[in-house]
Amino acid sequence: MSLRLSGASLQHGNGVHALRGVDLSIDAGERVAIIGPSGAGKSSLLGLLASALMPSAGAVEVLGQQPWQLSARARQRLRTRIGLVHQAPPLPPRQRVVTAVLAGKLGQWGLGRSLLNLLHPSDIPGAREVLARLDLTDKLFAQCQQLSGGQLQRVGIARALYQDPELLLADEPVSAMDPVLADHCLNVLCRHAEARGVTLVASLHAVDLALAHFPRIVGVREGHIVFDRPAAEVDQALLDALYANEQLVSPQMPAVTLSLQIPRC
Ligand SMILES: Nc1ncnc2c1ncn2[C@@H]1O[C@H](COP(=O)(O)OP(=O)(O)OP(=O)(O)O)[C@@H](O)[C@H]1O
Repeated sequence: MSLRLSGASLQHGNGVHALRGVDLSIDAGERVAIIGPSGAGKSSLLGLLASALMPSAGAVEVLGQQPWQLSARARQRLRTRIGLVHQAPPLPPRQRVVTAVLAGKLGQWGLGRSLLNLLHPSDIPGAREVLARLDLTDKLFAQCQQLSGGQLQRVGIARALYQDPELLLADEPVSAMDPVLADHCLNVLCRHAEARGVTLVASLHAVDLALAHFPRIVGVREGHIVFDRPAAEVDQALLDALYANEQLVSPQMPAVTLSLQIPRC
């Protein structure tokens, strides 16, 4: 078992209950998409799986360990085995793309090599190879602040691929990309996960991409898992119920009153 949540709840600092009693098991090597409306709790769920957020109730097991039973140091070691892909990668604006990609291995390198890498990128061919998979080699020496949102997302993916983790967690990894690029990048992530037996969990707003790339779909709404099905079994009725929004009222067509002027003869 790669990941397990048992009755996991999460209450944020402001008192908001983002997740309520979630049960979820994901085997090693599975590829799972998390879908659901805005504010449903998808990022919070990924935060629990990443051992970044502590559950307010229930248990979390990640890569065979219970992160919140570990010492801070051991938990940090566990995190180095997890690759995170952010919707907006938190990269220093002036950092070069090559350095940002190679930083994926900082958790695995010693302090000396890490510091040296900041001054002289130690594995330029390695960074070029992962960027080539995402059609971004021309930006190898560009500064992160010179990139578009979609290009930055590709740097974030390249960094996670270079890290070569046992578990990949991606929060809206292709939201800033055009449809063709988004499809390509998800394909790269999924092929990487498949080839290496890596567990991949991604949250996605684009339901078509989720269904096309992921064998298992988890629907989240108001902090609960409302369905957990093979992609082939996710139908329109399930999606309509998942995304139903009672707060948004469709604009009513104005009633047309016809006044006929019939000439008198
Ligand atoms: N750091 C935080 N502090 C306080 N409340 C938060 C925090 N992060 C999220 N929330 C709240 O928790 C709930 C779930 O948020 P979350 O970001 O997990 O949803 P989401 O499904 O990822 O949404 P989206 O699709 O819009 O990114 C929301 O009500 C949100 O306002």
